[in-house]
Amino acid sequence: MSSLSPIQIPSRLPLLLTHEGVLLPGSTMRTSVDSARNLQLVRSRLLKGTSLQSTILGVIPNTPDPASDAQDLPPLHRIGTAALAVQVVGSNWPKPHYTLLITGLCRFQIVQVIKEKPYPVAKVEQLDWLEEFPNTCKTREELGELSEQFYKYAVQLVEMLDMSVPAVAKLRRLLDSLPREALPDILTSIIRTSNKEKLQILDAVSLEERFKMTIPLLVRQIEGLKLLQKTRKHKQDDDKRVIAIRPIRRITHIPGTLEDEDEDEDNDDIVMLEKKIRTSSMPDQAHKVCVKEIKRLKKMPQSMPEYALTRNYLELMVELPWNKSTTDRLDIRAARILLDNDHYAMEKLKKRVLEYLAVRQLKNNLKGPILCFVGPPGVGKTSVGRSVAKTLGREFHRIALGGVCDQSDIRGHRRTYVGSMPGRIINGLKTVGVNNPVFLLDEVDKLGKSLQGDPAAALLEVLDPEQNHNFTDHYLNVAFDLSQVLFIATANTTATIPPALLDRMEIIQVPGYTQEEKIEIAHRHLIPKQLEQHGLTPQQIQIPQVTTLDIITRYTREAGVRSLDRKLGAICRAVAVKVAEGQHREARLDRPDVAEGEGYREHIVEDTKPESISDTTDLALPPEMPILIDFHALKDILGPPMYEMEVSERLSQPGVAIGLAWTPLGGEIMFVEASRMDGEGQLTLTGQLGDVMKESAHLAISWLRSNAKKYHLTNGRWN
Ligand SMILES: Nc1ncnc2c1ncn2[C@@H]1O[C@H](COP(=O)(O)OP(=O)(O)OP(=O)(O)O)[C@@H](O)[C@H]1O
Repeated sequence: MSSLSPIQIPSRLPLLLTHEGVLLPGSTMRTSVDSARNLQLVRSRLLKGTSLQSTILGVIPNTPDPASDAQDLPPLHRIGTAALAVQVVGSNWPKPHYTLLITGLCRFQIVQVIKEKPYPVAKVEQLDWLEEFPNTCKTREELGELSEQFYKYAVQLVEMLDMSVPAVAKLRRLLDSLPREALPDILTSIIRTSNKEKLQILDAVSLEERFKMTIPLLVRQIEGLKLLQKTRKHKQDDDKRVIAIRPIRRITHIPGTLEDEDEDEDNDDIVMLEKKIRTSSMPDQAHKVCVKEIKRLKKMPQSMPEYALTRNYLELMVELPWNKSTTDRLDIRAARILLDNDHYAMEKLKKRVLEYLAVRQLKNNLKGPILCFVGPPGVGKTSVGRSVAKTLGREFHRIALGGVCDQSDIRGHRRTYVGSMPGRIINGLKTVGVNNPVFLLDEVDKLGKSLQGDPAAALLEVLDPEQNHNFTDHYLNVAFDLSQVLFIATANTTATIPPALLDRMEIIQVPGYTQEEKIEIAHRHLIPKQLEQHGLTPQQIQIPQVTTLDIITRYTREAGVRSLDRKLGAICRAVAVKVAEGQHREARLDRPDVAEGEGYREHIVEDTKPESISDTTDLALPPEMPILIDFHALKDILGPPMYEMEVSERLSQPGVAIGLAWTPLGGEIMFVEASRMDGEGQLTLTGQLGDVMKESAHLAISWLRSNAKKYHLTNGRWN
């Protein structure tokens, strides 16, 4: 009998906590790593380490690792298996995780846990040395007998299997070439055993105990096999393969075999998945693909990386809402009321949306057009999209396209990629669970382009009503009908939207708001919303219209109302502090031990200045409700005004004219100032002007020169 060269493991090992499966020395296992501590271990030891030693881990079985590393380390199983990480595969789907291929080296025992974070490291004592039988005569003899008996059963079992299967033939050869003391571990991991049994074998540190415990497992397997062969005699030889080494998932219950709970669960999952595929209402083409994939999955050993990929794929396929939709409740009058309630002004936009909805009411399967709301930020494009979904009674999903520069973001990755995922459209459908949601494609003007393809081109297929009933995501590789989805796009400008994409959409301009409109929006929508978010009531805070106007003109400069909303939020926060402080003080003052009698109260009343929001002295009384936000309070909370109305001041100087400018963020006014000075008669332009502006300036001076006589401008002045 040959002996393996003894393995010496490091005295300190990083610990990988596993819950599924038990790794025995001499066997190989795939394990999924997704908890915070285990992920850290893989990243810092396996992916960064370069030495062989850095790939040796201590695998602790039967120890669920808490999902977050903030939680304490669970009680660790005493005995573990030192393992060599042979392969690391990373994936992002359905969540970031690694799959490790690990080979067991030998048993070890934890002596002391040295550190717990970011991953546990322990001082360990090696238990297996893979040496030959101990030398004491009695044990040697006893063990010799035991090992003979064990070997006999092992050979009997292997010979009952189909020797034409290469793995079986290899196992037969291994039985002869491996040292006997390594066989109990290896055979236990190969034959059908439960995790509990494997754990018992792992805990059996003495060789004698290990042989004794493994023999009944072999006998059980042999009996089970005999029975199976008897009952399946009529079937083809092929069935032998079924029970062959490990494709256990397909085997029906083997009498006499203790069913492993985990494997049963797995088995159940596959059966469930198959059932779901059978009962799902997916189209024929998709159904065929799923049936083919589930057949492959059943034949696949669970340890193959492709197993997880195929399973995820099938799970997505059954989850997708191929035929599930919500019923539209379309009532144009209700829709009008709802839109009016949610949004002030925006008449043009609301009119067009209502027209669109009206046509849908009359013709249910309306093909296109795709609406695209274009306007400056914060004018309510996104929230109108949300209201449309609400009026239709449909699910709403927002897809942010800003900065997307990879076409696989839209169309998914092919499944051959590691970490492949479906695109955002399919993902969105999975999230909403129906095939007729409202998809808001936010910021279509901010799509990028890169070496990974042009996402705008991928969107063309999605948005074209003639093509999108056959949309094929690379990950799914079968067509999904998007024709029921209502797409609404938003953009700040049409200038950067690719023409082909622009052509497929109906542009609706959403202009910025006037001051009056902003005041109305603030009082009807923004202030009530902010009060609710901050737990305030109108009895506690009062913001008059002049204050809102002050905020609009002196603290914000925008076409929409987003900054206004933020400023109102800041005011509510400050008032919330005052109200909370007030309640606290009221409670304190009511307590006789704190408010040393009436005199104390009177004293404060005398000293208190008229109510101001900035008053933070500890002695102040609770502010009187409602707290009025006047200009002083505004200054206290928001600081000094950021913008001044400078028009009249600047226009009073001769030589200053007002120009109008347009930007995607809204209109701007600018001052053009001309001043005369001594010199060579040259025109000096400042302010980083564009060509058109420069030309205008030259034009102006040329005009002056050509009309100098008419206006009595003497030559001397111009030269
Ligand atoms: N007319 C309006 N009536 C009521 N609330 C409005 C109105 N316009 C904008 N709002 C509010 O302003 C906030 C910002 O709106 P929203 O996020 O929809 O802007 P947007 O135009 O989509 O901006 P962006 O282009 O930056 O995405 C929301 O809270 C929205 O409810």
